[in-house]
Amino acid sequence: MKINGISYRSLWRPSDDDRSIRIFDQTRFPWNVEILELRDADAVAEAITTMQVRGAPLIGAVAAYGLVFALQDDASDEALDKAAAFLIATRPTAINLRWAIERMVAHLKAVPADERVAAGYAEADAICDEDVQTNEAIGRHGLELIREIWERKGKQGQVNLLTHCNAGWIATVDWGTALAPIYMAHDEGIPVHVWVDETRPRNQGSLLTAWELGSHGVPHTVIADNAGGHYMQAGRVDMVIVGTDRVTAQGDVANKIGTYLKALAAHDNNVPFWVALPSSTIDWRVRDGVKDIPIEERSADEVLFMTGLDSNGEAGRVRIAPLNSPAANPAFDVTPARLMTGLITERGRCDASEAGLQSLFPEQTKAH
Ligand SMILES: CSC[C@@H](O)[C@@H](O)C(=O)COP(=O)(O)O
Repeated sequence: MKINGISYRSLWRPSDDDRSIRIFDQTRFPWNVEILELRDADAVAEAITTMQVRGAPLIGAVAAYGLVFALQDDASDEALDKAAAFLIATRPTAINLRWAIERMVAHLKAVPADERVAAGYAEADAICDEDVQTNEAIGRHGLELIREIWERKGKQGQVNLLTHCNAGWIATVDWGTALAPIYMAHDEGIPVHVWVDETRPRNQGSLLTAWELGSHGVPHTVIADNAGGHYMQAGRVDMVIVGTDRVTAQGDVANKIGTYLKALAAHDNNVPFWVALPSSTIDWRVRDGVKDIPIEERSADEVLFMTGLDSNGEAGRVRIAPLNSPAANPAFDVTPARLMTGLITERGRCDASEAGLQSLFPEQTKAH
């Protein structure tokens, strides 16, 4: 996607023989567009933990390069296993991280140690390219839903979508998951308007999604997280579409904290609630999301402080709770499959259920 007319991926290698990657420092958006160079596994781990890179698919892709960096000094099986465990531990909920690392390890263990660095770069590059193709396919399948709504409305007015957090191009290598259909609908001339939330605790909606949509010219309105249910009751949301960090074999979905409440409100108001995901986000090993998905607990400071621009246009943060008040900060919640209309994957749409997922991914049924 583009920033000021220039096309970027959210992760790239300057050249095929460069032993580093470039990312945007996402903690600096939207006030600054800063590119960071990462060239060792520690820097990659730090970037993931501090959320300079974030979004489930992007975390996986960046971690894949982190593993290659770790092998540059020692490419033995032991070093590979140690680096894999180190990188997987950086964030617990997004399963794409483990998926990418396990894919890399399986690939590299089949290669002699002295060829592992070159093979690792090639495999990490492939993960990135596949992510772009996957998200484009998700976009096309999700676009059909938006077209159907537009036609049902007699091509009058606009299609109002609500998204929570950021599942756009900066959360993936390109296109995004939940935002890919929205970009495609906008580009083909369907008048879409997006209600943007996750306006607490990290404000990923207002800081990241609003910036992304605005950069692409997509009409949008930032709302307080608490306003979503109200707009659904008022008939002003045609569809909710969100991304996810982990989907279980029975279709439960972990996503940014607050997604569950949006799903409850959508269910109560008969508003379609769709989740867009690459198959790398499905954790075939677990079924009950509420019981089995680990929920990342992040720093209380993310709740106690807010960042933004002050009246002089300087970026900074302010405390918004009494000095002695503690805070709790679960970063994700789980939406049970029963509350969803369905899932949008690179292979098409399905019910959020075991049968639905199996119909699209029959080979996984045999494997697990
Ligand atoms: C395509 S990104 C899907 C999810 O990763 C996204 O919705 C989300 O919850 C991001 O969480 P984050 O904590 O910003 O990494």
